Amino acid sequence: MEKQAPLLCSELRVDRRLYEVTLNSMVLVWKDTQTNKKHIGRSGYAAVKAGSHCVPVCEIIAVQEKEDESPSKDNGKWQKVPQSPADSSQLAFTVFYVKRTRQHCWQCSEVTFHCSEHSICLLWLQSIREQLGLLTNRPKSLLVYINPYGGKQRGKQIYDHKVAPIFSRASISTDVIVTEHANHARDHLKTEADLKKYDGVVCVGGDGMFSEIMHGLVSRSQQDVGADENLTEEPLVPCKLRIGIIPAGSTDCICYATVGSNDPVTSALHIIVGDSQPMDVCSVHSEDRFLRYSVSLLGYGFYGDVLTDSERKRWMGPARYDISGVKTFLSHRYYEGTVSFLPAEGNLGTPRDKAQCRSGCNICRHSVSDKLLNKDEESVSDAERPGTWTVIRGKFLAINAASMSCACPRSPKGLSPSAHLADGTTDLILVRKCSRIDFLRHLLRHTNKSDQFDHSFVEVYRVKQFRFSPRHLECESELDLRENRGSGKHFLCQQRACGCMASRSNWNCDGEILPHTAIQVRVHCQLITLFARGIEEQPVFEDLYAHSWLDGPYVLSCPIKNYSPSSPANKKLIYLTSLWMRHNQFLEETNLHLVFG
Ligand SMILES: Nc1ncnc2c1ncn2[C@@H]1O[C@H](COP(=O)(O)OP(=O)(O)OP(=O)(O)O)[C@@H](O)[C@H]1O
Repeated sequence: MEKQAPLLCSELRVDRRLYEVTLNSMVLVWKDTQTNKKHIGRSGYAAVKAGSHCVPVCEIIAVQEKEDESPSKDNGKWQKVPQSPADSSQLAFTVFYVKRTRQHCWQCSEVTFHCSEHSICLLWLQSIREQLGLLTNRPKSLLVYINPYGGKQRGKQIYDHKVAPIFSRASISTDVIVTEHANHARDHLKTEADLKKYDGVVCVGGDGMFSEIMHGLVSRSQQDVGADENLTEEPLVPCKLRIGIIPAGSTDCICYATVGSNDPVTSALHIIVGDSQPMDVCSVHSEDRFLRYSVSLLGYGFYGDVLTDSERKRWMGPARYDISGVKTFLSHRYYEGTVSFLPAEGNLGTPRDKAQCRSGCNICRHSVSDKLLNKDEESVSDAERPGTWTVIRGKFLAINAASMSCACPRSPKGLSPSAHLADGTTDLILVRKCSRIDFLRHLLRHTNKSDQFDHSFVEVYRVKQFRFSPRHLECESELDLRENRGSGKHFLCQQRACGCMASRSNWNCDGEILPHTAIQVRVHCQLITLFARGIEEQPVFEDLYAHSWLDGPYVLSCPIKNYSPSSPANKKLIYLTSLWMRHNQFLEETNLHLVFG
């Protein structure tokens, strides 16, 4: 392994202390020279932890020259009056960078380095800017949509005060549109927006606003290539532009699941550093007509009823979800119907394994290569794949399809803790008719550590496509057949010999009510990409971040045969591997070795 030569190395002052500052193409490191001397002879870890800082170049936001107001210069003595502006300034430069805080939150931190000479200062500015210029994944121009009425109606304020200043620091140009009505952003994206001008689209709002933007962008991408969204078998074209979410809604599940927090500054920083997180999108059709796209939850029965009831109580604000939840639980309605699905094949894990989708997820990474291999297969119609569908008939309290964990602050594990963001599947959860107390036990498991699928009345499958047909429609079609044969009148469902429940639920499609009960759902692998990197394994990162990446070597061994994703050593390995994938030779450059044994 070759250790990378530093591009620059100088002794610079930060406040009153002298630091050895080193830049290579991967990291900027500054080590307190005094601390290092003091700790000579002690363990490397203590010395490094006490006085060293390391920032990956890809997490530097910007670098700016700064008037040198160093305290040591202001010593009360007479000083030479500067002859030119260059003499008085540019003896210091400030680096703005990502700093991790608690709960996956990021901050924009800064450090100012004071140089002894103007030429050294210029050299540092130029070198860091050159390295930043090589990062081609960063957006330069963004189209921003703000929903001024989302959540607590603070979208505009959040953008103006927290986000716009850091975008401008990172030299990102923006066109901002404050929406005037529902679907304004969707329709603008679909028909008017000159998308060639931008490197990404930013949504300031909640999940409903994100859904608008996603619909606009996906539909526009299909229109541009002449793909027909109404055809269920049509392979959809992935969107070229990435979407950034600045959370400002009452529900920010998508942001929470892809970044790990709902903090606007954290999301803005993920956009600036140009992170990419691909995401699956489900298309929902009814009778061969396109209805909607979904990225998180499709729920019939319990979650459909909660949403339907809560929509009538909008005036209550966010409390409506709790009230409707309790009311729906007490009503304990079940629905009859037939679910058929196409199970996922290959190494895509199962909904009950413990492999959670995290930054650099292996399962999602493999799915994209499988997708490329099976490109032709995607266009094969269901009819041409006989015998692969599984059919289940029954009475269900809830039918849920979770395309991501659906974790949120209320339910930290989510509806399907091991669901993946970008593996081309959705986790189909069937909760059969059971007693109220059993259903309550199942619901409570969304909030604790127990396995929520470990009940006899709950079944869960990882699927690529599914269909649902409610019993009342099946009865109607049976009846239609009889009527067509001239048998007579139209009866109400309750009066039928079949005795099935006439009641029907609605589908909850990412928080929107769908007016159709019989639907066909198909997962489109990695159809969109967000400015995010998935949830990082944080404790490991903090641990490693305290080390200087230029020191080492650090050796990490992992007995692959006894691999268990939850063990601390293996979490570290997963994390490092994801970093390595993201920054190519980052680990190699920094002399950090992975030993597989
Ligand atoms: N200017 C506007 N006026 C009214 N509605 C708007 C406007 N802009 C966007 N919307 C709609 O507001 C809905 C809710 O927005 P958003 O998701 O940002 O907030 P929210 O508080 O999280 O809402 P919800 O919890 O209902 O999803 C979206 O479905 C969006 O279509």
